[in-house]
Amino acid sequence: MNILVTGGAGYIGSHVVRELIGTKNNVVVFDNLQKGHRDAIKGVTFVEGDLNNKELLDKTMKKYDIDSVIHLAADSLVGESMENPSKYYTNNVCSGLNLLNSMVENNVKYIVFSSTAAVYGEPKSIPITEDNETKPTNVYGETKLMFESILKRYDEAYGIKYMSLRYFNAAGAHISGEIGEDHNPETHLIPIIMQVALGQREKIFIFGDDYDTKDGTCIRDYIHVTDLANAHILALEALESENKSNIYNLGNGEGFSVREVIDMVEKVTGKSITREVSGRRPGDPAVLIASSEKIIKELGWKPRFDSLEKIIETAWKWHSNNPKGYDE
Ligand SMILES: NC(=O)c1ccc[n+]([C@@H]2O[C@H](COP(=O)([O-])OP(=O)(O)OC[C@H]3O[C@@H](n4cnc5c(N)ncnc54)[C@H](O)[C@@H]3O)[C@@H](O)[C@H]2O)c1
Ligand SMILES: O=c1ccn([C@@H]2O[C@H](COP(=O)(O)OP(=O)(O)O[C@H]3O[C@H](CO)[C@@H](O)[C@H](O)[C@H]3O)[C@@H](O)[C@H]2O)c(=O)[nH]1
Repeated sequence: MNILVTGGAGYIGSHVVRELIGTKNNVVVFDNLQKGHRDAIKGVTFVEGDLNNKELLDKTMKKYDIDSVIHLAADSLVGESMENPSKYYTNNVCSGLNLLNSMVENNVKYIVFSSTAAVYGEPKSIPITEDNETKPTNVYGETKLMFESILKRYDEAYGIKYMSLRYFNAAGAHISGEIGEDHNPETHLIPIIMQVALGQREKIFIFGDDYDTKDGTCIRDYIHVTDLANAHILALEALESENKSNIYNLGNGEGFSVREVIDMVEKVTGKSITREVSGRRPGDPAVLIASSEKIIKELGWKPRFDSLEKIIETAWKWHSNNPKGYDE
């Protein structure tokens, strides 16, 4: 199979590409490098381009005779989406539509889509199953839910089969320490705490300690990026063998508060982490914990990094070996 990976030079995408390289598939990465890194996908066929460039998308589909797409390219920051919704509707919905239209026109039948726990909003019950109500509390989650609706209609009308993977919080780095998370500016919790551990930041701000949780800080379900990547391969295989669309959650099924994550980084790194409570970040739900039973049962997905400690150990290996990230 010839697989196009949009956003393949980004954090999760580069880990997906790493896992795909070990399969019999040919991989082509399509990325505009707004956040991605060429060094994260060394030796991989690469097209530098933006999803808003339909002509280039069409050309790429034809040139590489693409059979399936893994679509990770998006803007994905909860806070930013509340301040600049236009950026999110434009990139995550309009530019994404170019990709789907190019698939239709070039007879590409399968897509694995990076959706998110943010489609649920404040969940009605925990752990969250796929049939939980979807009522996003932020623009980012709303754009992902809109794209899921579009996928459903494109399946009905054009026969494009999709797997929508609703990731919870991706974390950690490849076990080799060769690729990892590198965003500039960094906004994600674990890499920011790592920057404090490395002496690059003075302290971590805790966004709110007045939530209705055990210690007042937000609770999230952290899933290792390689476990996440492997789920894409299972999803692709299922699409090809069963020709049926589906939606799956991906998390570890355990929630950790912001304070617990900071404490775990202290334990793993042996460094003391200065923290200060600041105000809530708009759009943040209090608790997000996944039930991943459906993908475990139906696709045989098995997470290897099933504890926060193991996940943070891999993150520390990457950040301590690459304190400046890819340093491009
Ligand atoms: N990180 C998480 O915890 C998390 C959780 C749930 C869902 N997701 C989703 O997973 C996907 C990947 O997330 P990530 O954390 O790796 O983000 P990332 O920013 O590291 O990767 C996204 C990649 O897409 C590229 N890109 C963005 N817009 C593009 C465009 N218009 N054309 C071409 N390339 C473009 C960027 O350059 C980047 O390389 C996103 O769709 C995100 O919404 C992430
Ligand atoms: O400096 C910081 C950064 C974050 N947080 C908190 O830490 C938690 C995790 O935040 P972050 O790492 O920014 O991730 P989320 O906002 O939970 O979003 C991630 O996880 C979502 C799925 O749950 C994905 O959809 C998003 O793309 C991805 O960025 C949240 O409660 C934040 O409020 C802080 O307290 N201080």
